[in-house]
Amino acid sequence: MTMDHQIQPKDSMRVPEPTLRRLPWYLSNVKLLKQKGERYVSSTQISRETNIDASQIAKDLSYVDISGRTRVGYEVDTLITVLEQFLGFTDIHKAFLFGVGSLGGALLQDSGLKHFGLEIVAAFDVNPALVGTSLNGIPIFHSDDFVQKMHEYDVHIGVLTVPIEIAQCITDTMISGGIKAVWNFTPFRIRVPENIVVQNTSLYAHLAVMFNRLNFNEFK
Ligand SMILES: NC(=O)c1ccc[n+]([C@@H]2O[C@H](COP(=O)([O-])OP(=O)(O)OC[C@H]3O[C@@H](n4cnc5c(N)ncnc54)[C@H](O)[C@@H]3O)[C@@H](O)[C@H]2O)c1
Repeated sequence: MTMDHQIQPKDSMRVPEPTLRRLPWYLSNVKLLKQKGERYVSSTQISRETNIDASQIAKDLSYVDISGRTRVGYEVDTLITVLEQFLGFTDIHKAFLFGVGSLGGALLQDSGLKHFGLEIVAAFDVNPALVGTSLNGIPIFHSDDFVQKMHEYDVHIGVLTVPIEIAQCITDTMISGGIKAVWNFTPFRIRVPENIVVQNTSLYAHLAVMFNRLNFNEFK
């Protein structure tokens, strides 16, 4: 079996989003088990670490073309390699970031993104104090230079961390310049053509869940 074959989704199935969200959890936990010296890992073991049902884990892993041995489980090194390739974490996806404020600046300084396959190669802002400088080695250009920079860099992803009022306008600019996927951190529900991928991400949505559960536990 070639490596290329291993990373193909079985039968070209479209992988459900919840599965795609859980697979990185399994990956992190399998890496942890490797650090502890494990050579094989079963769905039951991953289940213990992640608190996710073992049958759900087996089902999720069935989208990834890897087979385990009865009773022994999956070979840890192979599972890590196959999961990383399947999730696209081994390829580097280059991105531009718009809006180097408190959130955008933090993302530019996050070395973790690269481990998950995302490399922000340049950023754009309109603040004269930022334009022409760099952060964590990443150059910051004026937003007006975006189209020109699209010709210089091979980029398909745009990270959106601008004020909410201009979220749509910047999105339109990005798409007309050739961006194919937008990682949207603004709370604005941006509208895009059908062929453009949008991923909305909010730290605050998770906070609300935590507060709600905390209150629930306090009054139990
Ligand atoms: N998803 C989340 O969890 C989360 C967390 C924090 C903030 N946010 C959102 O992210 C966005 C940024 O928040 P922040 O706190 O970093 O704001 P901020 O005010 O610190 O930063 C915004 C930056 O955008 C720049 N900007 C303004 N016009 C621009 C343009 N035309 N082109 C490029 N850059 C431009 C500003 O100069 C500034 O540097 C907001 O929409 C906010 O609601 C989301």
